[in-house]
Amino acid sequence: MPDEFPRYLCKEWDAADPLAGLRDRFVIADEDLIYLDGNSLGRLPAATPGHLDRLVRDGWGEQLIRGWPTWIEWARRIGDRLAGHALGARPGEVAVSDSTSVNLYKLAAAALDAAGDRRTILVDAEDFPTDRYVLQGLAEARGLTLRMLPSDVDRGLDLATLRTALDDDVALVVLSAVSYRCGALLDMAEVNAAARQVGATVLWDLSHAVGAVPVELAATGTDLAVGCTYKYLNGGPGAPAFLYVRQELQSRLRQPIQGWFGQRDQFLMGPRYDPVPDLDRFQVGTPPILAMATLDPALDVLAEAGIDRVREKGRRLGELIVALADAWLTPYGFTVASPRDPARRGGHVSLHHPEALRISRALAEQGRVVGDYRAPDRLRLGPAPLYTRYVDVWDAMDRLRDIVERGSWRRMPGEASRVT
Ligand SMILES: Cc1ncc(COP(=O)(O)O)c(C=O)c1O
Ligand SMILES: Nc1c(O)cccc1C(=O)C[C@H](N)C(=O)O
Repeated sequence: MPDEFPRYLCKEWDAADPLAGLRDRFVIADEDLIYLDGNSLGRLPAATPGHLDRLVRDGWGEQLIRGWPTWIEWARRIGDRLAGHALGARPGEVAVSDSTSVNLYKLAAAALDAAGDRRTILVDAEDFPTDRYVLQGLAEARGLTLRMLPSDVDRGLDLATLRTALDDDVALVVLSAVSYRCGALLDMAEVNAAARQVGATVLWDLSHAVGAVPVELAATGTDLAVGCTYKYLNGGPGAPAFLYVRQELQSRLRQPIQGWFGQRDQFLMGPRYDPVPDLDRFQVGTPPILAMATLDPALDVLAEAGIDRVREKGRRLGELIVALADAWLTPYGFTVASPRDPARRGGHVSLHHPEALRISRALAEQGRVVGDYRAPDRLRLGPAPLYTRYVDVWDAMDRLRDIVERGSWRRMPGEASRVT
């Protein structure tokens, strides 16, 4: 990338971008607002309101209970779509259900039950809080050891650290394929192989990977995974999560929440829990059909784009952020707090600055750029390739440069708020 970055270059890249036309498939309510938070909550696909309206009126309104024979298949049907378009998994291996936290609990507990007398759980010490909290609870309840693997906040977990920690007492390893904070992308095949050598199971959190990078669950030999659908998959706030269980393991794993949606002959209402031998045993109760329905129009856009093209554009958007940060922001105390090698980074880039909280507030209020502040001192930028233009990244970085040049962030409050 050249030393100087004229804006027109980004305009040229946008003109040649094979995904450029897909921006119109999203609601852009405010053209002046630059949204770089697609890795926290994706934008609204333009087809979603109509789709939901039809479901509410024709489905719920007219069909009433007669809709259930169709809806009851959706956890699996939409799971299969997700498996095919974004996860490299086989039909029957992915279901949409519950939240990521709940799915993580279900699959972690199932894996621990199957792990015999192994007593150690490994987790990245810098992993997303819910993952660490769920595992803390499981470890305490079962008298197991939870080992927090030291990890570089800016570079992610070093595989050598994991390898050193792996031994024949390890039951379960929980890792994020893309770190929520710095965006480090792990080599899933390598991790799976290393864990398999000592007989440990790996449970992946794919929340920041799915829809941003091609995830190949079958090809990487993955056993278990969970993830969100409201980030790069654009399912909307609180859209249900997904879970993946490799087909060969499904009948052997027992999930801890014995709900009737996992039950064989569910509507016979039998006296005792007797789970089906397939993926459905990992379902619990009535799925949130309205919230799940958003995934159909959202996946239509992703399918049209193709995950490889999304990844390629995401890689270039990330490189642009890094290059502009180096060129424009270094003099003002910023450093890149993500892996520099694009092959080792997912879809977002973090920047370190001691005043990141006040700067991110100024960026939103004065610059009209929505990114994320992540405690204690990171500004996280997640340019979702389906609707973010190269010129958006250029403009966002330009507005950020202006704010730090003028020092106008000093007017912003520095205390934390409830949601940041
Ligand atoms: C890695 C990761 N896991 C889990 C979650 C959230 O899980 P839940 O949808 O259960 O709140 C997030 C984001 O909120 C996340 O970034
Ligand atoms: N799930 C969220 C929420 O309910 C409120 C605010 C933010 C979120 C997020 O998704 C945060 C996101 N997972 C992160 O990586 O920071």
